[in-house]
Amino acid sequence: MTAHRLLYPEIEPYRTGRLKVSDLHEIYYEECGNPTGKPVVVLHGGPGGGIVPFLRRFHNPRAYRIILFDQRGCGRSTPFGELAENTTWDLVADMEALRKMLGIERWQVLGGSWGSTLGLVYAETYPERVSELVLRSVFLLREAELRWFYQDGAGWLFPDAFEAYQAPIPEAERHDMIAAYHKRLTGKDEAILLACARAWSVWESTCLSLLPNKERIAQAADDRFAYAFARIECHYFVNNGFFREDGQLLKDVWRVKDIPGAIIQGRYDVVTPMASAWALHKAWPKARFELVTEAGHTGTEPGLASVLINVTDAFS
Ligand SMILES: CNCC(=O)c1nnc(C(C)(C)C)o1
Repeated sequence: MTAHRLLYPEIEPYRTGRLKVSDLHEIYYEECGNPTGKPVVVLHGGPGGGIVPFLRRFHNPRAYRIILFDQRGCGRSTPFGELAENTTWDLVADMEALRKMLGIERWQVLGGSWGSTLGLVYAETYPERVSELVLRSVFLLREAELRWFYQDGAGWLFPDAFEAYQAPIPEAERHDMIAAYHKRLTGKDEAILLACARAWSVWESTCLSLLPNKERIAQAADDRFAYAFARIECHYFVNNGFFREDGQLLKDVWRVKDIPGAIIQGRYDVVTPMASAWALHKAWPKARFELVTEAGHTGTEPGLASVLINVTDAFS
């Protein structure tokens, strides 16, 4: 077993704030580390997952000005769980508004899972604003990826947990689980909405890491977290990420070909299987590619965290 580097120590923001990004939405953001350091924006997963303290710890706080924000409708951003005016393109616009408000010309973009999706979309849209692009547990939000995790794939590896995910949905509707969940997650029956939100959220959190993480699963079952996470994820997925076509991110990867980058992937990632990271690696060969054998999906797994730290140190 190789010696793994650990996350940087726990850290508190030196500044937090709120930015009104539309008549309806206001986002919460925070800054950690060195106010005059190299700027980096760290993107959380989901969508709808919200920032968590460990996301502050992938960068050397002496070298980096670490910026995080709760994407629309989740965490401390408001209105909580709001789906209106909440699309991939709204989040890209929010990143630009935040960058300008903070007086940043270019920044490193780091994201895992959905954060890798949003990071890649942002870099393909504004390549001139990205100093480096670091993507972990790659999620391209293609139809095949959604089918794998929410319809017929990951359930072969976790049949017990998949049964609990299917349970709130009548047999007659199980042929399209995302549509069936969306109907209930946007419905009027609060009890059904929360039961479905918990089932959706626990399904994903059960599959996150190579070794079971009971604490993570318990957090996923929390009504407040599950409400935003499940609603927002399902809203984005039922709209196929608001992309113009399936596979858009791969088709447009030429836009980032000259950006220094890294793709970091767990071999046993059940949520966003390695096929997407591999496809991105083949389409963007200049990016450093790091496969971590003894890891699944989540950034705090020792192998993944260690490689992420090595990459951000190298880019500092
Ligand atoms: C398809 N969603 C993958 C993703 O971004 C994700 N999955 N779980 C999370 C949390 C870590 C936020 C629970 O994020």
